[in-house]
Amino acid sequence: MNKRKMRLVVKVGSSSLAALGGGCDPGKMSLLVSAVNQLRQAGHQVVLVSSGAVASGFKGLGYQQRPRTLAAKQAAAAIGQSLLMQTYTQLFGAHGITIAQILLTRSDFSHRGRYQHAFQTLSLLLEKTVLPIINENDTVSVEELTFGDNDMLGALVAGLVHADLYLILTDTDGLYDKDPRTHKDAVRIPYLSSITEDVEELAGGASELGTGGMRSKLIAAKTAQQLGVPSFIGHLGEPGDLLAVLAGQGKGTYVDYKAEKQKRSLPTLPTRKQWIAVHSPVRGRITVDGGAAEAILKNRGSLLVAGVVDVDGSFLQGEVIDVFYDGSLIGRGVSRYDASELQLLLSPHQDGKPSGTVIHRDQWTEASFLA
Ligand SMILES: Nc1ncnc2c1ncn2[C@@H]1O[C@H](COP(=O)(O)OP(=O)(O)O)[C@@H](O)[C@H]1O
Ligand SMILES: N[C@@H](CCC(=O)OP(=O)(O)O)C(=O)O
Repeated sequence: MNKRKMRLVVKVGSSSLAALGGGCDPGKMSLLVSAVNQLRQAGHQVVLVSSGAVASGFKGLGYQQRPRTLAAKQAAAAIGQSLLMQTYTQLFGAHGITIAQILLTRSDFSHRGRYQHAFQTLSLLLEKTVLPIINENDTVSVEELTFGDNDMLGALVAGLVHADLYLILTDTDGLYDKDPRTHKDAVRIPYLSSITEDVEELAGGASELGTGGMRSKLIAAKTAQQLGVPSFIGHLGEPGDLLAVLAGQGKGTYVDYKAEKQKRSLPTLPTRKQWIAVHSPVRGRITVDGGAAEAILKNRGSLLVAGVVDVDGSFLQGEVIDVFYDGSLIGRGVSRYDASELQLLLSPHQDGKPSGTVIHRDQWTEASFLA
């Protein structure tokens, strides 16, 4: 049995929280609450990423089924989110657990200041043993509702809090070689070392209540892995199932997680580097020569102005730029110069070799980590 105290992000989909005809399903939610309580009792820290706002709220708008228009989904989410939190408050309260609601959008991750605030808030809540419950801020997020991004939101949160494991709970016990709803002979895939394009091809569409289907879970697991977090995709049938997952006995699909090793193959990327790798808006690009590429890739140095051979875009000091060598992207980092300043330094009229650092090593992330 795995004894290590872990930090876990648990993402639960609409199908695992709402009744088929809409509204919260207290039975399904009680099961989740008991399972999370068991994890906490065993000493693990948990962040819950919960969908279900639209599915819980559409009945309140007078709809018989999940609405299709964006405005109706957003209005349904506004109703359902408060119902969800009311139910969670009661159910977790019965176990003496204080909960906190956090609503995020994708753009909160690309804004460095907001990203840092989210990190600080989550860190303090966890330190105080509060259970953070995160959902998209549906009223203002368009893409999330269209692309089923809560799976991705959970992956980004898992990276942000440096989770040891990302658990994606759904109505199906893992990835099958074809959609098990439509193929009786589908076979479950218990372990994947990585998510390749062939693996993505296996996944089909969403359930009646859900959004992204298995495909969005695989893409999310791939991003989590990039950030250094292994994943599990499966179904919650009994309260003890989540503890079984940690011990490597979960019924589902593990991605890059070996319980007996009790560790991931990659360390999580530092928060600052995650922001550069996955969330930052890229404002321009520079091309460097062989010496500069070797300095930053092999010798763990910084990137100096002297190695820059070309500048593209109109980025400002402090903005993120891509770095190319020999036609290939080698990494991304925060520029210490405006593009116009760099252009000037590289001009042939410049006396002597320019000096100075364009990208400091601490503000740099290699291409293998980029989304
Ligand atoms: N290859 C596959 N393996 C497993 N499930 C699949 C596969 N292809 C499609 N699915 C479907 O994905 C659905 C889960 O996705 P979704 O409805 O978005 O869930 P949630 O609401 O839990 O996020 C399942 O109901 C399942 O039928
Ligand atoms: N924010 C939306 C999430 C939509 C979504 O991603 O749903 P799911 O596929 O069930 O995880 C909601 O709460 O309904």
